Amino acid sequence: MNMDYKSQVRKRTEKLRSSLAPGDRIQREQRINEHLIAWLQAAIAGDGIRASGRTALSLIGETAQDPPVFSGNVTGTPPNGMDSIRTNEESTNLAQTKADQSDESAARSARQEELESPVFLAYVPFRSECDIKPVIEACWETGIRVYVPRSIYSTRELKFYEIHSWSDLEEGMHGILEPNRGNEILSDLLAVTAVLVPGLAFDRSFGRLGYGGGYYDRFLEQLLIACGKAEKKVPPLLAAAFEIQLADDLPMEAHDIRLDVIITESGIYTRT
Ligand SMILES: Nc1nc2c(c(=O)[nH]1)N(C=O)[C@@H](CNc1ccc(C(=O)N[C@@H](CCC(=O)O)C(=O)O)cc1)CN2
Ligand SMILES: Nc1ncnc2c1ncn2[C@@H]1O[C@H](COP(=O)(O)OP(=O)(O)OP(=O)(O)O)[C@@H](O)[C@H]1O
Repeated sequence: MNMDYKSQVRKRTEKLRSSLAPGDRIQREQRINEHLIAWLQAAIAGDGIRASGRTALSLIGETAQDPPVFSGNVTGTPPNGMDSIRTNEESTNLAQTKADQSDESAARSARQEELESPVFLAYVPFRSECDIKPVIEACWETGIRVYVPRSIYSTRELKFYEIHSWSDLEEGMHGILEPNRGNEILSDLLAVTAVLVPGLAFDRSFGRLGYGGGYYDRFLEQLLIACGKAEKKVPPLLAAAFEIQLADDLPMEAHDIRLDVIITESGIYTRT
């Protein structure tokens, strides 16, 4: 259905996107990244993570005047031990026990922190996509866990794995950098805080056109089903794109899932 039209739009957008002059592209990317980081910061710091309603494309406008900063985790210093008179042996044992306990409780709170850390599903940009790597780095710096996809060609499915640095990647399908399989796999869809969805073109009703594998459509359907079953809110679905990727109207099919937020160099569009 509409395959010719879809592939025409794909080609046209890819061409348009790759013809941005390098200096101009860098400036636009910087603004997109600032907007995206500001959005994440606001959504994750407050309880602003909620799916938006629907209707027309509304431009919220400029955000992030200053370089955005995530609020880091604050860890308190343990209280000082109580003084009393003890034998050397006792103090050594006590010191050891304390050290064990604090190792243990540090490990426990690290695990707890990890469990409670926001989970951001992103992707590694390829071809002429907006370079969102600085957003991933900002996440690493502020305790937001980042997962990126591996494509399973035979079933056109995505599997997400956590990455901690750029060295966690290897060249995969279509020349896209993919996470190592040894890394932590995303096993709980309910743990997802927000999803950044790649795409070639987006429209006024937050429809999206991808590269045509149906990978994200399938994955998002699974996510929606999992949230539905658990009666949990669906995490916000975001896109980061250049203004030139916005179209009036794209052909949508039943399996196409609409986004909640589209972030461009001009601002943040939220479905209301
Ligand atoms: N950065 C990024 N990662 C991503 C995606 C993406 O859009 N962007 N994907 C989003 O789904 C998945 C990869 N999907 C892709 C699907 C098709 C083609 C591709 O090259 N298709 C051919 C035509 C189809 C064919 O002949 O098989 C082409 O465009 O020439 C590339 C990636 C997973 N990872
Ligand atoms: N949820 C789904 N279940 C089964 N098949 C699907 C699903 N979503 C999409 N498909 C199929 O995948 C193919 C590609 O779909 P489409 O053109 O919408 O991909 P896309 O959104 O551009 O790509 P991508 O999601 O990989 O970025 C179509 O043949 C479509 O029927």
